[in-house]
Amino acid sequence: MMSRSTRRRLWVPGSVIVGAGPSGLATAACLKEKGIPSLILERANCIASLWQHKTYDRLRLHLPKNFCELPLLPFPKDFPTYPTKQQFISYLESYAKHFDLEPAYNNTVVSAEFDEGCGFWRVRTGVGLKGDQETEYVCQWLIVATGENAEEIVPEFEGMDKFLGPVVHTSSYRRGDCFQGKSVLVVGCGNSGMEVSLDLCNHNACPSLVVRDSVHVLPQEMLGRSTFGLAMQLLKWFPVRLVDRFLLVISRIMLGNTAQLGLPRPKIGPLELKSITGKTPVLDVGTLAQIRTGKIKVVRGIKRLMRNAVEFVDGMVENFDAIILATGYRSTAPAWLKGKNLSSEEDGFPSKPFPDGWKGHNGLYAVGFTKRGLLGTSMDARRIAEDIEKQWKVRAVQFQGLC
Ligand SMILES: Cc1cc2nc3c(=O)[nH]c(=O)nc-3n(C[C@H](O)[C@H](O)[C@H](O)COP(=O)(O)OP(=O)(O)OC[C@H]3O[C@@H](n4cnc5c(N)ncnc54)[C@H](O)[C@@H]3O)c2cc1C
Ligand SMILES: NC(=O)C1=CN([C@@H]2O[C@H](COP(=O)(O)OP(=O)(O)OC[C@H]3O[C@@H](n4cnc5c(N)ncnc54)[C@H](OP(=O)(O)O)[C@@H]3O)[C@@H](O)[C@H]2O)C=CC1
Ligand SMILES: O=C(O)C(=O)Cc1c[nH]c2ccccc12
Repeated sequence: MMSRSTRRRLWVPGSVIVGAGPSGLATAACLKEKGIPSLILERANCIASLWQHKTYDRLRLHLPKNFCELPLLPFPKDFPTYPTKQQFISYLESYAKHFDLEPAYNNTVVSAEFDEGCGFWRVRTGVGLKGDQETEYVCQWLIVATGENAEEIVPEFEGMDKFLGPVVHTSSYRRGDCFQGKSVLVVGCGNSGMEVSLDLCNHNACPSLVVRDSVHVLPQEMLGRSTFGLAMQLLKWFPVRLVDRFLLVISRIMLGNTAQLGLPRPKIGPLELKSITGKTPVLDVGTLAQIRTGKIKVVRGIKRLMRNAVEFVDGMVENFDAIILATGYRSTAPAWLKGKNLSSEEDGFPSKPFPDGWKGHNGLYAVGFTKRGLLGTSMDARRIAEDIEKQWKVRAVQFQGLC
């Protein structure tokens, strides 16, 4: 271990932001607009590493662009309603450039702790890939922007070590060309599992999709509008259960009975379930049609893996060449954020319900942990900057008083 004496200590005026994804960039921009400096620490070597390094090629935003733009800078006018991954990344790059944001890359935060003695945060980074020096940053405000998708969830299955083919998470999947003609088991039926199954199908692979329980599939658009936009509009006037009932009636007319395809719906409606558990409904971009044609097969939960086959809970056994885990992600903040400043739970999500989760204790903030995608990010970023501005102004007055 590196001795304490070799660790640099740096004072950061303003705030330290951990993570240079959309949430970290949006908050830094909102602060900058108010004249408040910040330092962004990013473990990867680029901004938006989730989008640049961990997503498949065919990805597009699945909500219309007006729900996904960050504060203060709209998307370019010529972007389509559902921008591609590349367009979204280029928007984020120009966003960083516009606000002159220069994150400190290859800096993984390994611990952050509030020092009661001095009243500041101590934020430590580990030794970087290039053997960079360990550093302790000392600051008044700490903004956690490491995301809900910081780490892949990789489930354990009986016999996992026996399966001979590749087993990869969707974060490593780019496109289906290398799976042409192969039988591929996609585990998990969230938006990733659904879209990767469709991509495999389009590359002439034979995907099977594991649906172990239930899932809400909604059309991406209904009545000539985006389902999400329509839902947001209706929620202004009607209670969530009524809006859910409406969405389910239209979905039934447009998609038929999904349970007959092996995709039973949860008892709770899609928007209510999203707000209680964070589970995002699937917005169908063509997968259902391929399930209907039989090109994508729906299978039950996994019982165990064998050398080149999988046994399912209903007793069926089938051969597979590869397995893709579309089993989602988790936050890693609980591993490095010491104390119970933000959440009382182990999942690292704010304990205060939406929309109040952005503010913790002792100058701690969280952005992008609303389970409401980029819309939640924008709301958090604005609120955090307004809150810090108030304290910043008080400090400026105190400073003037001293002079
Ligand atoms: C495939 C996919 C598609 C999506 N599509 C949409 C969509 O269409 N619309 C929508 O609203 N949402 C979508 N989302 C949700 C997604 O969470 C947001 O789009 C967005 O990326 C969240 O931004 P973020 O900055 O909070 O987190 P991230 O984008 O995950 O950024 C967090 C950053 O923090 C860094 N980091 C993590 N830990 C540390 C550490 N210890 N030290 C330093 N840096 C660290 C990471 O490297 C990363 O760069 C999608 C998610 C996925 C996985
Ligand atoms: N185009 C877009 O904009 C896209 C957006 N996204 C977003 O990215 C985020 C992450 O999505 P995603 O990667 O799909 O993750 P999710 O967490 O949404 O879905 C994970 C899925 O894996 C299943 N699962 C987990 N463990 C197991 C297991 N052991 N056996 C069988 N099934 C299992 C879950 O089932 P269960 O429900 O039973 O737990 C669930 O269906 C979401 O917010 C999503 O909306 C993702 C892809 C595309
Ligand atoms: O893509 C995501 O994961 C999102 O969280 C976006 C989102 C927020 N609320 C929703 C409700 C229905 C579908 C998508 C979302």
